[in-house]
Amino acid sequence: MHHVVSKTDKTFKLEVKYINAVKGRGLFAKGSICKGDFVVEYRGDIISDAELQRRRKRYHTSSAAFMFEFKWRGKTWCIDASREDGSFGRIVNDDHKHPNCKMKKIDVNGQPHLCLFALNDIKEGEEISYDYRGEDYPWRTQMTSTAANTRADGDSDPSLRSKTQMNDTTGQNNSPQQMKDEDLQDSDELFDSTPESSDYYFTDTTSESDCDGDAYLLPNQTKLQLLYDELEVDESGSLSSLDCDTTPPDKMHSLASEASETEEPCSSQNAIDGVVVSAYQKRGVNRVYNKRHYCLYCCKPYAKMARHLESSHAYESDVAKALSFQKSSKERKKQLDYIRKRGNYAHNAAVMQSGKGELVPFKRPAKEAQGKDFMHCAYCQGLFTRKVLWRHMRTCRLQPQSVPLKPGKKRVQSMCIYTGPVPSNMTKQLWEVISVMHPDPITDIIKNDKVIIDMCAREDARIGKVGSQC
Ligand SMILES: C[S@@+](CC[C@H](N)C(=O)[O-])C[C@H]1O[C@@H](n2cnc3c(N)ncnc32)[C@H](O)[C@@H]1O
Repeated sequence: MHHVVSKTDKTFKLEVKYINAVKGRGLFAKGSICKGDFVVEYRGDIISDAELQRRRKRYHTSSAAFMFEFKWRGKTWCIDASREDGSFGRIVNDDHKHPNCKMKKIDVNGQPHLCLFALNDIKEGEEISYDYRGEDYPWRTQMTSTAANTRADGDSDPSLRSKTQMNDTTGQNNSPQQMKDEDLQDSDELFDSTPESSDYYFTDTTSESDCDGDAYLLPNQTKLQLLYDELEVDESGSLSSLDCDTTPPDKMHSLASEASETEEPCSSQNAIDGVVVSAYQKRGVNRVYNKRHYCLYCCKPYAKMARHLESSHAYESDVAKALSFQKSSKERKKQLDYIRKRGNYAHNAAVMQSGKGELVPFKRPAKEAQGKDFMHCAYCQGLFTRKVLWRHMRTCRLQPQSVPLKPGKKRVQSMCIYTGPVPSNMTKQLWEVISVMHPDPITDIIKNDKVIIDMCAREDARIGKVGSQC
């Protein structure tokens, strides 16, 4: 229970290792785990069915692979774990034949949590797995022959890798595979994990009947395209976790009230107002290429990111994967570029929230610009001016093929708004509305006026639909 409440993982018992280019990373036992033990929580944003449908349209397959939907109290919910937040639950791979864990829904203070429990004793070094429960995941047929050769420290056999890459490409299909609800039972037999009962449960052993009666989770997409397949050009990156409509209804009111009670007037929304984006520099007529990128792992800026990643973070799974490709190869460059983009995005989100530091744009402007005129692309996470974003998104290489994009400027902005941080003083719903308003003096007044913000928060809490009221 402690780990669920404190949102931590059992780092002393578990570790993430890079397995191979097809399977990606996996979670492994660092020590022995007993049958029935809580292993790890599948953490992420909890979102409603409506929000799930919205994100499904926007997400690239690689992000959608981290969406798990389930039924709870008669409604469909989803845990969106697409954000690389360092949590372990999202790393656990599928094994439909001999899984050593099982997913269960746990009720903690009225909120559902998805947790893995050991189905049998797990030995040190064993990979943690559970049955994703779908019927036709591509790896179940494609990977059978390679599974036995998989090692946790790298690719087993390059010829196997290229074979599976070939299969992966052949079977490529960006359209989301719809999962049906037959496995998504809404179990009333949720484990009562209030503090009083949790200790009992976690020291107990899960019986077979418990397992059978509980719900399984299903990923919405069955195919994780390899990163290097997605990264055709340097406009790459992963989709971020999108922070909107993520709160189950029973929590919405209290969050809205918390927001309205905050004494800090519009701190985060104001913060971006002071942030600038530096212009590129020139020496004579020549442009100086001195842009620095932020490291995803140590958060420091570097001009030579590839060199830095190789020398300082070679054991991070994504870096290890990049380095497994030949020097100067296209794949290696793409994988490193992907890491670089995510580092810049993490840095930009922090700057936007704190109002301190400088934003790193996709391209530096000719003249210093205001941070509030920039937004992240919902697909590649590059930072673009609001004007250019519209054009960029039509050609962004990470745009899901299944969703032909014909958006106007406004629609693009509303899609991308979720990639920025939510100001601490307002609800996600209100922030969504304000952020897509035309950036003019009236909008500035609204977003900086505590009375208006409070009023909207109260309305939001009352009817749960602030968007339609504004
Ligand atoms: C929730 S993620 C699991 C973590 C993922 N391996 C990673 O490195 O981020 C689900 C994705 O992992 C991959 N995966 C899961 N189980 C697999 C398996 N048994 N064989 C091959 N790939 C698997 C699939 O690409 C799937 O879309």
